[in-house]
Amino acid sequence: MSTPAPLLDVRNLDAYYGQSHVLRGVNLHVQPGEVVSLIGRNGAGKTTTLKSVMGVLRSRTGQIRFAGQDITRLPSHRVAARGLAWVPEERAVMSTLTVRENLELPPARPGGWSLERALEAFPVLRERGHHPGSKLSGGEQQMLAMVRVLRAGPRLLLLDEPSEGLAPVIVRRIGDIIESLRADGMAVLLVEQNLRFASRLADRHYVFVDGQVVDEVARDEVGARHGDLLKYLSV
Ligand SMILES: Nc1ncnc2c1ncn2[C@@H]1O[C@H](COP(=O)(O)OP(=O)(O)OP(=O)(O)O)[C@@H](O)[C@H]1O
Repeated sequence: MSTPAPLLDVRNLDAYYGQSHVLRGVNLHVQPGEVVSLIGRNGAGKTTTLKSVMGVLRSRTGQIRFAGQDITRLPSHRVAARGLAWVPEERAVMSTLTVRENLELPPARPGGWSLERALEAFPVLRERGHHPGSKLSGGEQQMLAMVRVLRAGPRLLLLDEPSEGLAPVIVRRIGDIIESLRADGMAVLLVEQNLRFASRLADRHYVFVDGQVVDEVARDEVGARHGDLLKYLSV
């Protein structure tokens, strides 16, 4: 059986902040329905990769293809319209708006989550409906930020450190949500420093060191390569 064409295909990606050359020749791909993680130490270039894919960082060279189309030169709103969604590390919840207003603000697109589906999947958001975004816990903010972008019906979800700063029980809940999205056929590209969380979820891991992908580890190799992975992440 032949491998299906990648949903996301990143080739020879270099990225810059002004004069600073941050990504060097990054190659990676995500298959339809696959969960892939980017792991590595602080500053290794993982967030920059997500920003480059999303078209938020435009100072870059190489090629980014999504569902067979070249999206390298598209501005971020047109990248989003093709079916990519990004939840940044800071979670981008509108702090002065209520949970309900945060959910209603992005209109649901065809194939996206309705308000009802969102509130059914995340009962805590229904309970907190009238609370301002600023009063939510970190886990509630992460759930709200994820649901906001799911309203647009993305085919690929880019998540930047979704487990960061959350209690273990909430981290497990976020993991369950990602698994249910995968079961629905969504692909996920995940930046993580929490190896236990990433290895529970991801089908493959790309290891970043100094702006380059230096290793790729499949789910069934994680056990045997655990020591290497810890070394890549240790400071
Ligand atoms: N806005 C910016 N301007 C200049 N340099 C930046 C900017 N954002 C990130 N960098 C630098 O780019 C490099 C890669 O950063 P990036 O945020 O992609 O790393 P990361 O692997 O996601 O780590 P982290 O977990 O710390 O976010 C780092 O050296 C960082 O200092």
